Amino acid sequence: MPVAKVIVDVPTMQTNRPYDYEIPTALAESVQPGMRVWVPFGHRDVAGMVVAIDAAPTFTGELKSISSVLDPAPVLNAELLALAHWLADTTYAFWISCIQTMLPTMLKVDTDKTVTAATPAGEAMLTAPEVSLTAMTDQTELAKLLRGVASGDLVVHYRRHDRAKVKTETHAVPLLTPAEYSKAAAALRANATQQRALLQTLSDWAAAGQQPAIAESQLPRAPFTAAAKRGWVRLEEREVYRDPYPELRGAKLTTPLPLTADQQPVVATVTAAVAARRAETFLLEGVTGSGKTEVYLQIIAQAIAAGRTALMLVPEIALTPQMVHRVTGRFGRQVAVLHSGLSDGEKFDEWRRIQRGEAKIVVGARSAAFAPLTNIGVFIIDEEHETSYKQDDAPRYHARDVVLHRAATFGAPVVLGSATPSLESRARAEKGVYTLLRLPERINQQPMPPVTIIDMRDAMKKSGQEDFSQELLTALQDRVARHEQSVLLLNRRGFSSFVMCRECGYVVQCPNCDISLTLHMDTHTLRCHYCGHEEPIPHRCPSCGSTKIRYYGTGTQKVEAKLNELLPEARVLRMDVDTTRKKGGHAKLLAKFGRHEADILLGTQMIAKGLDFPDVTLVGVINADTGLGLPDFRASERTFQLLTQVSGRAGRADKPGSVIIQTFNPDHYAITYAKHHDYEGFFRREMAIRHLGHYPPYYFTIKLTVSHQSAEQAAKAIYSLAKTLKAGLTPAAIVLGPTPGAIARLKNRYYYQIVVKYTREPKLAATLTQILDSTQQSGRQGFQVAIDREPQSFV
Ligand SMILES: Nc1ncnc2c1ncn2[C@@H]1O[C@H](COP(=O)(O)OP(=O)(O)OP(=O)(O)O)[C@@H](O)[C@H]1O
Ligand SMILES: [Zn+2]
Repeated sequence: MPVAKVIVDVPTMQTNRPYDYEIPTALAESVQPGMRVWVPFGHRDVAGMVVAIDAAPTFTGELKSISSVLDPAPVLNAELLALAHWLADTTYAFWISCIQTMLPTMLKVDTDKTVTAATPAGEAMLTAPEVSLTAMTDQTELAKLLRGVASGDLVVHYRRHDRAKVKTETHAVPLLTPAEYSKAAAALRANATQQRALLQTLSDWAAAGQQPAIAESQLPRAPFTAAAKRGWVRLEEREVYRDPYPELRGAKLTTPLPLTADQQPVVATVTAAVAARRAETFLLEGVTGSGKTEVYLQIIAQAIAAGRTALMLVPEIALTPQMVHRVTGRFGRQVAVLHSGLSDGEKFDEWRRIQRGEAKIVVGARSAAFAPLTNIGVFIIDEEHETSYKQDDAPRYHARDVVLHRAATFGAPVVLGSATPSLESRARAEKGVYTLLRLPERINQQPMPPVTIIDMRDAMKKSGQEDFSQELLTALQDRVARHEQSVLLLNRRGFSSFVMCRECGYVVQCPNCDISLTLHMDTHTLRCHYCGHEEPIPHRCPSCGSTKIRYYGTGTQKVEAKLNELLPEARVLRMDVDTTRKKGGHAKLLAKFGRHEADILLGTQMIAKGLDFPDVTLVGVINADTGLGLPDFRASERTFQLLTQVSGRAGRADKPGSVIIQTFNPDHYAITYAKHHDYEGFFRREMAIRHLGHYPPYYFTIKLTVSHQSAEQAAKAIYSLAKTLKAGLTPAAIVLGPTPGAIARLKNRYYYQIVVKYTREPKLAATLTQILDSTQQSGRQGFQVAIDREPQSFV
């Protein structure tokens, strides 16, 4: 008798082992791998996912049977199911969390878990008689509750939680002929104007053979309901898709541009690999403004023409609306867009358009790497060096790895594009693992914009200003006078605005985390960016009582105010987290800038990439080096990338551009190579440094973190973990730590970590899997263990 292998969703029982379930005869025909089911587990029913149907059970005891099937058809096909399994193995994550990551929120395999107190001891932990674990965001509270569950003080109740909501519209199906409608109208009373109008509308629809949504009729719903009762019309609920970009509908599609002599061979090489179904990885190193986007679009067009589909990833799509517009502008409704800026309903609908084969091109951020496209002909990752492609939470995957794995499955090439490739990718191209393609020149035949470096140590003395050198001010003034535009970057990396007492040096700290609070001038509050704690700005130092408490740091608001004072004639648009919090906020600000309603676009990192405005002739960087001081071996690489990307916004069309970079480290190589737009030079220099320090890409890295509410428990656990780990490593591996996390306490949990640097460790994977299995137990005692392959930061 065939059995279903089911991965269950139980928070206290995270395991990678599927459970065997009997398939009831009534469901024998309908159960397939990739369907969500509802199964008995312990004394309750929980949600789960069927991952396989086997001929016989491996479990020898008495089998329970599936209670119900949630999906009429699989929500994950065979390729995606296999991908989830691979993801769990390679990121040391739980299978169920991989499956959940791959599904849109509305389809998450979801058991709503509520806990209630069973004993007076347990009651004290609950503020309400019943608490939903699914809705709990406070990890500390959650851990507390789970401990209560483990000790038997609390009881968990599981209920099914369905979120999938299909949006429908009521359509009218005319049931009579136009002649019959006229007859019915003639029989109406003289004052029945609304009914007459309705009959006329129905008659028109019948004549045209239409069954439109009643919302389109301009008539209220009531007469339709009445007409349905009289048999004049049948009302039908039909599914509609929520469209995240209604403003793009109906616009004329753009046509491909004739390719330049540099672009042409790039497109030809990649499309040859598409045609040959060769899973080759290309690294497209193209300077800013070299026309990479047009190359992507034409490669996609050829893949579609060959009857295949295309998957394109972009970083933080909400920040790059121009890219979405360029792809949908070329391919229209064939494109589905997936990113965190969409509502759950919009994401669900875009996902279903992909799954049903109605959308053949997907553009999206990191998690779109799992888009349910079939027959994929080409994968593209734009700005491949961006850190947002790596997920911080479990499963800690890198979208590039997911794409390379899927590309091998489909026999499809991958294009990794960037003006500043990650060292990892560029090194792979060096070794011949990736094929290097280049676009060395800008489209407009313009030289790269000249970059002037301003030494702020001198400039500050001269101008008395900490934010603006005289050179930058003059250049800005000059652009305003010429009706040209400027982009001004305030580098926020490694930099925060905080409140410090000038008397005693006290910096206001978060009560829950070991970190200083960040100043928010718009709300006049201090906020913790980790736990969300918020408090008013103090007037007196909480430590010594002095009133000499001052704001430190350069916020965008402060720079904006300074700019208004120094250049009153300039219209400034500020783009930062505060001005873009609302949905579509980025797109609105950028559109405004595009319409020339401002002279200066002032912003944080979010203005550095992807912007293509022809009238921008000046780029200014207020503080180039705030990120250089970070204890992070990638600090130079990130600074170089940022400066190169932002410099690339100047002079992209026919007007020549220029760049002014203010810095306190004018001789730092990240800055001097950026001045000369010399990626290759930077690459060689940085590789030498990484080689000396035993860093990636010469070494692989892995980070293990343990946290617990008690510092002592966490420390104990990390030492025992270190022991297990070292037993599985060769002497060649470099083990750093255990050390406390860079922020030792976060949300009232204490963090300890170990970093391993290695080149070849045959037993590492098995050791980590063993550690992962044992964390299932420790999870119930309030421990959390995280395994992060190739972490974005070591601290
Ligand atoms: N073959 C072409 N003929 C004419 N114009 C082109 C061509 N290809 C691209 N362009 C134009 O050149 C400009 C720069 O191209 P694009 O934005 O694609 O560069 P990019 O390499 O993606 O830049 P970045 O990395 O800086 O974002 C765009 O305005 C684009 O429309
Ligand atoms: Zn905090």
